[in-house]
Amino acid sequence: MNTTQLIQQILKKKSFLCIGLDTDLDKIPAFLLAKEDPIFEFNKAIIDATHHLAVAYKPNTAFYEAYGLKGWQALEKTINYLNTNYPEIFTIADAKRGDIGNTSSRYAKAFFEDLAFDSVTVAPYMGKDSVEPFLAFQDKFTIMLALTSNQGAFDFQTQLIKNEELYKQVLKTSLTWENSAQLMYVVGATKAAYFKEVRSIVPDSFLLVPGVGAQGGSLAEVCKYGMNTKVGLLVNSARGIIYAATDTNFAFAAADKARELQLEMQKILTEHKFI
Ligand SMILES: O=C(O)c1cc(=O)[nH]c(=O)n1[C@@H]1O[C@H](COP(=O)(O)O)[C@@H](O)[C@H]1O
Repeated sequence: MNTTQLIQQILKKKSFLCIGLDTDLDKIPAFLLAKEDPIFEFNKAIIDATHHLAVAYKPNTAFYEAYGLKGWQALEKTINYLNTNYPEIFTIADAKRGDIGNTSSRYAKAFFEDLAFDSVTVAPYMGKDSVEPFLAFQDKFTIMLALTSNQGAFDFQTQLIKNEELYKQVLKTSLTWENSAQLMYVVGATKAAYFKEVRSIVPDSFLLVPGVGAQGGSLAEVCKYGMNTKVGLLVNSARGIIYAATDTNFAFAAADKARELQLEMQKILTEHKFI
C-alpha cells in the first residue's frame, strides 16, 4: 500500500476514518463468548459491517497480548482476514514499539513480515537507531508518536528544550532520517490547538489522529488545520464505534456510529473541495 492508493481510497469512500479494534472480552456481547475465538468473531463482524465506511483498521496489540497465545492468534487471524478480504484497507499495528536497533529490527519483522501489517506505531524516545529498522522496510509505514492525546503528553512532549518544544524537535529530526517519506505521525485529537504548528513542520505527512469519540476530541477542530493538500489525515475511533451496542445487533450499531463520522468527514472533504 502506498499513499497514492490510500488517498484514492479516501476519495472513493469519502472517508478518512480508522476504526480501532481495541477488542476487550469484558465489553464485547456476551453471546460471542461461547464461540471458539470470540475476539476474532467480534472483529470479523465489525469489519464486515464497516469496511465501506473506513479506510483503515488499527488493532491495539495490548488488547490481544492481554489474552496470551489466544489473543495473538486472534490478532493474526484479524490481519489475515483484512489482507485477504479487504486488500485496499490500510492496516495499523498499534504496538508503540522502539528499542535498541537489533531489537527494533525483530519488532519490525514481527509486524511487517510475519503479520503483514502496512504500518506500526513506534515511540521515538530511544532515537534514530531505534526507528531506522522500521524505516528499512521501504514499502511500509512507521507511525511515530509526536503529540499524544493523553494528559501525560504535557509531561515531556511539550516541554521546552533549548527554547523549543520536544515534540517539534522530534518531528524536525525525523525528517532528516533516511526513508522519512515513509513516516506518519500520531497527533491526538485532544491537541487540536497544536495542529497548525505540526503542519508547519510536516506539511506533507499523514497524521494518525486518535482521540475523537471516547476521549472527547473534535473532528471539526482537527480538520481546521490538520489537513494538507492530500487530505493527510487518518482519524481513529475505537470505543466510540465498536461498543455502540452489546446485543446481537452490535455490528449494525457500530456501522451506524461509523456512518455518523463518515458523513461528517464527507462534509469536510466537500468543504475543502477534495470531492
Ligand atoms: O497511537 C495511538 O493510536 C494512540 C496515541 C495517542 O496519543 N492516543 C491514543 O488514544 N492512541 C490509541 O488510540 C486508541 C483510542 O481509542 P478510543 O479512545 O477508544 O477511541 C487506543 O488504542 C489508544 O491506545
